[in-house]
Amino acid sequence: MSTSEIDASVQAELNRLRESIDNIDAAVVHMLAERFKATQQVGRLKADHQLPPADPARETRQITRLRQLAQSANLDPAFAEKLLTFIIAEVIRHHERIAEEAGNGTATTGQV
Ligand SMILES: C=C(O[C@@H]1C=C(C(=O)O)C=C[C@H]1O)C(=O)O
Repeated sequence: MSTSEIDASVQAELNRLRESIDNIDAAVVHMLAERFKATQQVGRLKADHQLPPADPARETRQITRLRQLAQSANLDPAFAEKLLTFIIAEVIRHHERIAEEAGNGTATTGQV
């Protein structure tokens, strides 16, 4: 079935839902941009004070918290964990680059 064959009321409902999806996607982008602004500042703070780019203990706490939030929001906790882990991995890459640019090739984690 091509788009032109879709019943007008179905098409209207599809458009309405897609507008909502587009708004949510825009909000996600803006929220992520704000999060990365904050994490970039953390990266600079860490580089200035020779702190390691990653903090596994903090990540464990965040994952536990996010999984609980996901559960109460009827979102798959495994999906929430995967998403947060993906974002944090990117943040750590940024922190490693900031540390390198600051001239301190610190260890990746806080573990000794
Ligand atoms: C932002 C930080 O650096 C890293 C990135 C994190 C994040 O993106 O939430 C959490 C812990 C750290 O591994 C931090 O230490 O708070």
